[in-house]
Order: sequence, then C-alpha cells, then structure tokens
Amino acid sequence: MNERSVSRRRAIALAGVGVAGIAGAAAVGGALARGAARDEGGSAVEGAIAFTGAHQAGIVTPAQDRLHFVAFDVITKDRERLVRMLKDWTAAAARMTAGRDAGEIGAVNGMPEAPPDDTGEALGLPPSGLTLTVGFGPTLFRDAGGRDRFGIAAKRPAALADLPHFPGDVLDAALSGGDLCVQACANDPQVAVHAVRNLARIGMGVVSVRWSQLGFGRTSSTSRTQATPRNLFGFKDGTANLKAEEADLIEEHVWARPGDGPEWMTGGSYLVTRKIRMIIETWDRSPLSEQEAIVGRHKGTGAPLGKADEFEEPDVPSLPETSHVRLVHPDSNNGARMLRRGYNYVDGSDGLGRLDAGLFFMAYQRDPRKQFVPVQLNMSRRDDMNEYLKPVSLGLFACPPGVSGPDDYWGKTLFA
Ligand SMILES: C=CC1=C(C)c2cc3[nH]c(cc4nc(cc5[nH]c(cc1n2)c(C)c5CCC(=O)O)C(CCC(=O)O)=C4C)c(C)c3C=C
Ligand SMILES: [Fe+2]
Repeated sequence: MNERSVSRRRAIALAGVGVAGIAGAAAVGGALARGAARDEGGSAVEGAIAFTGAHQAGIVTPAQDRLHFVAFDVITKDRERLVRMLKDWTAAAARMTAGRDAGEIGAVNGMPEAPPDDTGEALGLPPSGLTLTVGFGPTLFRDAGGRDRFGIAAKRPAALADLPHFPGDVLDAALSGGDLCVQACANDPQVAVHAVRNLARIGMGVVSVRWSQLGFGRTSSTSRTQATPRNLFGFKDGTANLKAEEADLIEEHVWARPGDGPEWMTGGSYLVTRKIRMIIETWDRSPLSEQEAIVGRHKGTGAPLGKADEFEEPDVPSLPETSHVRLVHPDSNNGARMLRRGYNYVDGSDGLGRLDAGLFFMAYQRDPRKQFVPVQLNMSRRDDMNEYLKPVSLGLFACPPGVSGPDDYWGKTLFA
C-alpha cells in the first residue's frame, strides 16, 4: 500500500517548499503491527501508536494522561450515509493517530476559498500517543420505539442489553447513553480535543454530539510499566487492575471470543462509562482512618489494610464488610474482573462553591452482564464510599475488533 504518511510537523515544512497536497497520504496503516505507526520511509513515527491491529488501540494501550470522550446520536436514517461516515472517520482516525492532519489536504494546504479539511489546532504537535476507539450503543440497533433503524437489530449482542437501574443512581439522561462513542486518549489534551472536534466536523449531518467529557490524570494503570496514579480522593487507583502484560487474563476478561455472541464482535470489547461526581469537600473533612476503612487500602502506600506493600494480595475476609475493595474484589463477585481505564475530571465549580469533580469511570470487559453489573450492584447496595459519590451518567457500548488494513473500516464487521 501507499503509506506516504507525513507528520503534522513535516507537512508544514513541506508546504513551505510548495509540496501542497502531499499530506494526502494513504488512509490506513496497512500491515502495521500495534505499537509501530510508520512514516513514508517505513520508520516508526515517534510517539505514535499504530491504528491497525486485531483489537482496537486505546483499550490495553498503556493509559495516556488525557481523555476526550464523546457520545453521538445518529441523526440520519440513511444507512449508506452512516457507513460512508464510518469509512471517513476511519481514514481520518488513521491519519490523526499517526500525527497527520484529519483530511487528505490538511489545515493549510488547500484552496483559500474552501474550508480546510483539518481544523489546524494540532499543527506542529506530535502524535502524543493518540488513540481513537469507537463503540456502538444499544440504541444504534433499535430506537426507543423498538424500530430497527439500520437493518442491524438482529446483530445486537445480548451482552449489549440495557443496563439495570442501580440503587442510588439519579442519572442525567442527556449525559447518558448514545448511539456511537469515540474515546480519544493522548498525552496532550489539545491532540485529543483536535481529534474529537474533527470527527464531529466530518460527521456533520450524520451525527450530533450528545454529550462529552474531558478527563485528566488517568485513574488506572493498564500496564506494569506505569506507576499507579491517584484519584481525587487522594488514593492510589488501579493497583489491582488488569494489566496489558497479563495476556491470559486479558483474553479471559476483556476480549469477546467466538461463540460469546455475534461473530462481528469477536476480538472486540464492551465498554461501560460512568460519570461519578465525588463530594470532595465532605471527604476532605473525614479522618484518615475512616477514609482508609472506606477504601480498604492505606492511603500512602496503596497497600491493602494490614499489609505493607501496594501489590500484596488483600486478605479479603479481614477487610471491613462495607469497604470498597472488599465489595468489588473478584472474590466477592464470582471471579469477575474488568480492565478499568478511567480519568479524573473537574468541570469547574457548581455555583455553590463546591468543586464539580469526580471520576469518569470506564471499564472494558467481555460481558457486562457477568462483570460490571454484579460488581456495580454489590457496590451500589453496600459500599460506604457511596456516601461521598453521586453517579450522574451511564453508558454502554460495543467496541468492535480492530481495523485490519486499508480496506477495513470501523464497524465493517457489523455493516458489511
Ligand atoms: C463497578 C465498578 C467500580 C466502580 C464504579 C468504581 C468506582 C470507584 N472506585 C474508586 C476507588 C478505588 N477503586 C479501587 C479498586 C477497584 N474498584 C473496582 C471497581 C469499581 N470502582 C475494582 C474492580 C477494583 C479492584 C478491586 C480489587 O481487585 O482489589 C481502589 C483500590 C486500588 C485499585 O486496586 O485500583 C480505589 C482507591 C472510586 C473513588 C470510585 C468512584 C468514584
Ligand atoms: Fe473502585
């Protein structure tokens, strides 16, 4: 394939010597292996994560520092337009994750009379580890009236069943659900925002933004190479998470397998999103010993209560009965595990002088009915942490397998 990728930095340099249009490189990085996006000469693009692979990037990829998550409603009734947009999104995503402009011409190389096919705010910025991960919500398959919107209702996975009501939830419907989602993660927030903005621009007339969320300071490590970050309660978060290096556990708990459901989801994963406001000011007035009893771990080291090392196994029966770690631990949930990939968020203050802040929880799994749902029910019913939490949004998306090469596109296994 013609892989004439030109980085945003190099595109500017080339434009300066009159090579306009060379950024119109091939769309998708062909036979590239995950972790090696390549430029026109075949060299790895520094800071780029390969877009193609058996699974989508942005799931077991070591969690980047920043998030821009967006959920869309599909506003067209025309299946062909939707598929065309998914193809255009795929090409743009392949380019942007390699550090190129969203469109073939670019932000500054086109005709002055025409709107550019890239918005320009990432010009000069490196790829910054950008990953773009797409997912399909239950309402893409059937609308609220039960209508098969795009001829795919029969392909809806049983695992994409509507989530039950969780005790204590007072969700904002306008901030929940969605027909499609895109998770943009990068180590530079401008790169993540640029990617989402350009996908929304490309989708104009086909999709409209339903809700979106910015996040910072990942709240989970997804690789042993990463230090465990802290959430806004000040605790290490992600210690016992599934890690990319645990290949057998990832296979068992994250990727949909043949026979799990419809064939188009094999190699994909189900994403649950949950925006949880944290009542920071009340938490900050509670004693350290109480905070540690609520979490079930020591605040300084992150070690389970009664242990010294962060990565020691907790003695689950000895933890307080209503502590978070005891209730969400696999031993209390029939072995259920998931890959957590959440982010802290601060949406300013709430007009009453309190921080509007919390955790944008995201978890990837093979089947939410056996993983997220029982764990969340256990947490909702009994967890002492709930006193300091207010869940405001919930989403469920089927994230298809990865894009294999230039003839493939996001959702081809579903729509072809
Ligand atoms: C339904 C799933 C979960 C939600 C929602 C959730 C919210 C949530 N969690 C914290 C803080 C911590 N969680 C920790 C561990 C942990 N949490 C979940 C699940 C949910 N958390 C699991 C499965 C685990 C791992 C349990 C284990 O195997 O030991 C920890 C401890 C450190 C760690 O292992 O990550 C903290 C701290 C907050 C603040 C929160 C909502 C805002
Ligand atoms: Fe947790």
